[in-house]
Amino acid sequence: MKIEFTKMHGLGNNYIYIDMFQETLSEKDIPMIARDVSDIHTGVGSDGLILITPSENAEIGMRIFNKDGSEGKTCGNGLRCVAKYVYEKQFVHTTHFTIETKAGIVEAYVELSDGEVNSITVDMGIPVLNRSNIPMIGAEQEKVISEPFELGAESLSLTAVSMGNPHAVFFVDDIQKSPLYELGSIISTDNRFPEGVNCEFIEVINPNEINFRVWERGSGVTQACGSGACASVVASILNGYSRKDEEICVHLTGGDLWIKWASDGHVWMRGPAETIANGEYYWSQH
Ligand SMILES: N[C@H](CCC[C@H](N)C(=O)O)C(=O)O
Repeated sequence: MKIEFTKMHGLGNNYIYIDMFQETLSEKDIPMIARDVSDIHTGVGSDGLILITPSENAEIGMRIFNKDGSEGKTCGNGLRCVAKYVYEKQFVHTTHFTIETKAGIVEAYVELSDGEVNSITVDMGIPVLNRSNIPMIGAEQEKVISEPFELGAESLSLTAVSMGNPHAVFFVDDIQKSPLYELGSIISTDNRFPEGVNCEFIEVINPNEINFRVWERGSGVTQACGSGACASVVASILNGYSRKDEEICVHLTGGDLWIKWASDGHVWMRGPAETIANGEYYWSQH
């Protein structure tokens, strides 16, 4: 089965994008296609699969599948790449439009320089902080802000934020010494998170600058995570390190994102999106 695809990345967080206005995939095959196409050895190689779809509630729809075939609900880097794709393909005719994800509808704003897409700003919506809606087991309406999180011999301090997808944020003194590789996978599948969790370690350099590393649910270590960067800025503000209504620069492995948690509750993310390649992927059911 031949599938046309475009490979794109946001700060190195790369996905295989399939235009579902042109392609037809069987719903039951999609998780396996995500696993297969993401494989660096036998597939194209990526952090996962993103489908660009029609939507009845917004101009465009987006679905994200992780490297392991699990479906996420939103994807910040993916949203910027989808916005670039649909603007350049003229699916939309303005620089401001809506994109529907499983986490809800977001507003995207394409910024041009000399007629080319230079950066994209996305209103990522309002973060969810109640434990039960992260989701995380425990008391219903409580927030999880710098809560002791025991993990074997480790005693961590957890702040949990959902951007429509779950994030466990931990503060470290030195990002180079974060236990990302030792603990990321364990935390991401800890049974205190019934749906798993994206796990971020952050070092607050100053109120307007954060170093960031991520172990993504379903994909492992990635170069960047847009929704994770948003969750990290929310966590920094909740813990009194940063302030609302200020643009905060998040230094991810793959580059910088600019994030603002506005006093109206909405979180804004601004950053780049790049097209790597177009191609044909030959997939066979197995
Ligand atoms: N890389 C994405 C997040 C993917 C989230 C996915 N790993 C999940 O299961 O929630 C981003 O830029 O926001």
